[in-house]
Amino acid sequence: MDIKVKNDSVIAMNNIVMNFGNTEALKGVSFHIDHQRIFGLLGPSGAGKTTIIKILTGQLKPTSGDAFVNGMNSESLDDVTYSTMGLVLDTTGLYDRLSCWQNLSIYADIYNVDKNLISKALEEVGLLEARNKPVSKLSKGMKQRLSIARATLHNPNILFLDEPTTGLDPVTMNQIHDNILKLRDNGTTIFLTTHNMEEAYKLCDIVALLNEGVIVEMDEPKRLCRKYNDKNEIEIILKDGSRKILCNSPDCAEEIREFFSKDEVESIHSSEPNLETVFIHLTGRGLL
Ligand SMILES: Nc1ncnc2c1ncn2[C@@H]1O[C@H](COP(=O)(O)OP(=O)(O)OP(=O)(O)O)[C@@H](O)[C@H]1O
Repeated sequence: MDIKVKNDSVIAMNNIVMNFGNTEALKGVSFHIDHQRIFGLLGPSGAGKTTIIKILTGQLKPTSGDAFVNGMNSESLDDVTYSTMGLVLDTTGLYDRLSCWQNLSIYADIYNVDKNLISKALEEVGLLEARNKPVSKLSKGMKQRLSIARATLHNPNILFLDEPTTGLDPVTMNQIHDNILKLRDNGTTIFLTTHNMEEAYKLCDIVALLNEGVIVEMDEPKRLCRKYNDKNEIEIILKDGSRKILCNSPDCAEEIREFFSKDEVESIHSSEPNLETVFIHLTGRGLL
């Protein structure tokens, strides 16, 4: 894919190659992310998602290519740039025996954050009532929400989330989705990795589909699905429960109008592919 890279973006990667011995984990990855966007990196296990996060956060030096975070090269991030970043990676790194409040208090000390902001941070992720509970007594979803509170306590303008909802139940997942959307609306740029295509479709302003170290597509989720909608069909569910598939063209307009005029239509929508089917179309494999 030909992806134009702007180095004045909040995050940018320019032709990044990453080799681990004989394993080519990333084979020339380029993208950029503008301010206040949720960017979703979608790919199956082993595609290279975590490697990209590690390069952007300065934990790994790429074999070749450049990566930039808030205008700084990721190989020489300074403390000021680190203080503009929040990280929620696979290991939570929370102190089990300390309470939610105490965990954030330690972080507030490190980042020189006013401790009066801790309660607000806990409230935003729905953990104010649990503030005195030790982390060991929290559910997995609560721990994940505490990790988000901790990662955003110092008000970073970029938040990295590596598979933040893996293994969570749908209710907890939705709570975390709400937290992520609120953070974006308040001005944070979010870099999210996931293999959950519904999550990516719901949350992301832009998704990049990563397969075996290559970005095979990148666009707004809706546009991607529309782009690969080669069937161009309309699905109509009638009030009697039956389902009609009609072509999405003037040829079928009269038939569709007739269903409406007889008040038979329960619902109507275009049968676009989802991100999973787009991924399969492009790579011949699924996301799991
Ligand atoms: N430190 C390492 N040493 C050797 N190979 C590595 C190392 N880190 C990653 N790899 C390899 O690089 C490739 C990409 O791994 P990566 O962890 O980035 O994938 P991922 O998309 O994050 O997968 P998952 O969804 O399972 O976390 C894989 O083939 C992996 O085995």
